[in-house]
Amino acid sequence: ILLCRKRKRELLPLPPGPRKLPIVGNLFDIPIDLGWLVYHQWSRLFLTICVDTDILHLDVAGTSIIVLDRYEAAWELFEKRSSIYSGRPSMPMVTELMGWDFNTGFMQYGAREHRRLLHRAFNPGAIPAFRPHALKATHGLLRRLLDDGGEDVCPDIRQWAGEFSISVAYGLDVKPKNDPYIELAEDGVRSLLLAALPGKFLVNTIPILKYMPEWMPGAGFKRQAKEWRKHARKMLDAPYEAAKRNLRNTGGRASFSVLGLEKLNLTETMSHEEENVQGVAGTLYAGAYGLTPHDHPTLASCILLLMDHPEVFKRAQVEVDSILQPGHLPDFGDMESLPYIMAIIKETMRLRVIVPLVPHMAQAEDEYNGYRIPKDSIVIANAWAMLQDDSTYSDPTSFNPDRFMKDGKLNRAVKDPGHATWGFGRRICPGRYLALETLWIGVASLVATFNLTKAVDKDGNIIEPSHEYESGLVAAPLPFKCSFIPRSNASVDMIRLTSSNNDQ
Ligand code: HEM
Repeated sequence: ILLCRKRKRELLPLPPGPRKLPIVGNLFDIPIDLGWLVYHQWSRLFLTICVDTDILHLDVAGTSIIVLDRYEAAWELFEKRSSIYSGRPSMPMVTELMGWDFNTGFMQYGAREHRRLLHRAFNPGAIPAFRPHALKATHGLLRRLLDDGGEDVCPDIRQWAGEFSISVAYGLDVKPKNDPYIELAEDGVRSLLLAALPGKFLVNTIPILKYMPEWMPGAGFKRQAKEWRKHARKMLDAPYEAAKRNLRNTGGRASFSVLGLEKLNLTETMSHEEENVQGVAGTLYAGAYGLTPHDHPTLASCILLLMDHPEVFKRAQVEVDSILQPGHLPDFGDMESLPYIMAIIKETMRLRVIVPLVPHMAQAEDEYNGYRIPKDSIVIANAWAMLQDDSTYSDPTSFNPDRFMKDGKLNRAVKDPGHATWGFGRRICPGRYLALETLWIGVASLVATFNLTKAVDKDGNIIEPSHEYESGLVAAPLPFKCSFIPRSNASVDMIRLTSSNNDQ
């Protein structure tokens, strides 16, 4: 009976998709830029031709790719059938050749031990332990903006994100400028993002190429991977060794590594448990998609949107002023009373989703709505399309934080963009509670202390931001200029005071 069922499933048609060439299939159709837009347009096209489907099929030189355009399909496959759809597409260039197999995000669903460690550290009950790290990094950001006016805001945000990740992962401090740990992470993540770019390295599509000897013509990717592997190794070892030293010498500051290592019996050779702690810390350090060469994308996008919508920024200031006592900066205790700030973050994450395409892998043959999903297919949820769906969000292309508000509170009846921004099923982002809190304190503190406008050049002309985004694994805005001017002398004093508070 099982065999008959299997045969029957294998006889089912594949989902519709663009016409395939012999052998290479859709290799030349795969979009390098703005893939989410192209996939969405294809899905709509096929939806008009084959009214009964919301999924697409592509074939890239023998690798089957399924794209899910609507949340219902993602829910059915990634959530309800998560035992099949929790794998990750294999990227031999990244994991095997460059040594990124320590990273939770690239592991097959054997990442269970990593997920357990992550859940223990970052569940809603545990994250208050990391609030001092977020406050310290945010106050550092305010001081930098005070000093440089925010004209080049992107490096400032990068520092904020880097400082926070390193502090959470290892309890280490970083230098205000040219910090070696941040530079290490940048080198590592820059090569990673290039290597993982769909279509960039053929070995990710045709894994057997990984066995090519290095000296062979066309094996330049192997020499490149060997070079990039050194970045990954340094990134993994240098801060971890420093955190371990601190733990031995002084007990170390509360951090993921310290919490993990305290429970272990440390020996000369690294145990499997310790390798897991080091791997997860390395994953956090790489910023779990956050620390990109173009800064922490959600905060950068938020500033860009607020600059274009001064009325939203003003309204946020009115809310903050109505709650905060004079002479006080926002603290986590104010989060409940400042829902509009959270609405701004939710709307930013909806409109400028930073992981627009979320790839999982089908670990068994399956069927969906009468179509066959072959084993080992890369199944991509188009989160961008789900967050732009006008049956869920009216006027979806406009920036309107008010859509999440009702009677001065967050409106729980509106679908939270978190249904797609954090991914799906068993692979859902384990850092989502921490990320949301950290973004909240970042935005609330900026709004409370600064006015934000577009930058002007030396002739007084407004510098319009390009609004261009880099499109890789992460959609991050390209660097832009703006102007942060302190709201008052009292704001300046409060910001300066944070320095001495943090030093205590
Ligand atoms: C605005 C900030 C963030 C966004 C939008 C975001 C989004 C995502 C998304 C879409 C995924 C893939 C989920 C899937 O495959 O279904 C993911 C995975 C992951 N995220 Fe985040 N994330 C953010 C911040 C963080 C932070 C702060 C941490 C760490 C504390 C973190 C840790 C991770 C890890 C470890 C994974 C891999 C999980 C796995 O593969 O099992 N993320 N994140």
